[in-house]
Amino acid sequence: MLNVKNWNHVFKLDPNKPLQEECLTALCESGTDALIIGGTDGVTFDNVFDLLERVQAFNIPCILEVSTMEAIMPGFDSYFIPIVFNSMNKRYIVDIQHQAVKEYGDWINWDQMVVEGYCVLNEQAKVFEAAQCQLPSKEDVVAYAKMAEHMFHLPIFYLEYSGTWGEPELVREVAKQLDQTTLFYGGGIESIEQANLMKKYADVIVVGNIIYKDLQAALRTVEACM
Ligand SMILES: CC(C)=CCC/C(C)=C/CC/C(C)=C/CC/C(C)=C/CC/C(C)=C/CC/C(C)=C/CC/C(C)=C/COP(=O)(O)OP(=O)(O)O
Ligand SMILES: O=P(O)(O)OC[C@@H](O)CO
Ligand SMILES: [Mg+2]
Repeated sequence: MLNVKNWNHVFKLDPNKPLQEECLTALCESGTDALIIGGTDGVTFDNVFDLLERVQAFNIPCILEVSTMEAIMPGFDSYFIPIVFNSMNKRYIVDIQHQAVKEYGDWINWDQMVVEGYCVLNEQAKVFEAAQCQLPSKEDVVAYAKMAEHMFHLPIFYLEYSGTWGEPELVREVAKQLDQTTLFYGGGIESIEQANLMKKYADVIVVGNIIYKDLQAALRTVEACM
């Protein structure tokens, strides 16, 4: 079973975006703790399977962050299952997950399942619209964090600013609430300085979009966490 408590840095690969072989090699050999495969739109069985096959050539944990039923497949080291705390629609909190357990229940190795309590904080992010989120106040976010830790005993609480830089002060406040639950921060990390700053508070930083804009800058964020 993967232990996210030991992680500092992960890359998130979007199966809907092309990635040259030498770029994938550099990411896999960068020293990052794991690769998460996931995205909000354009995630298909074929593009997820393609990335999985390519990553399997490397000695790095590879996790599927499940966002659609159509791209669920065996072969990953672990599966991250989002529940979106600040969704207005219970479909993204319990219903889709319920449907998946009904469908795959007999095949699920529960030791591989890791539930992520998501809080989506960028109104412009695709996931914000897709999961019908509402923007929480700081007090709301802190309360979600307390629920993740004390009520649901979730392994991960994820502050998701996908595509934009977040608020370090809020990350700091949330970090204070969490002991057993691991805090993931993702959003807009493009430099060593940004990686360092968020890593001061978050247990794990997630680096996504910059991979596709400036690979060398993405790779430097790993060094910041070593
Ligand atoms: C043998 C076998 C088949 C084994 C498999 C076992 C298995 C995995 C069973 C399934 C178990 C289960 C309970 C699955 C849940 C299924 C599911 C579809 C859940 C829905 C999750 C959910 C609420 C998704 C909403 C969207 C979300 C939170 C997505 C996360 C990804 C994300 C935030 C990406 C970031 O955005 P991005 O796309 O990068 O944005 P840009 O493109 O703008 O950059
Ligand atoms: O793509 P960025 O903005 O780096 O965010 C990373 C990750 O949190 C997206 O789910
Ligand atoms: Mg992305």
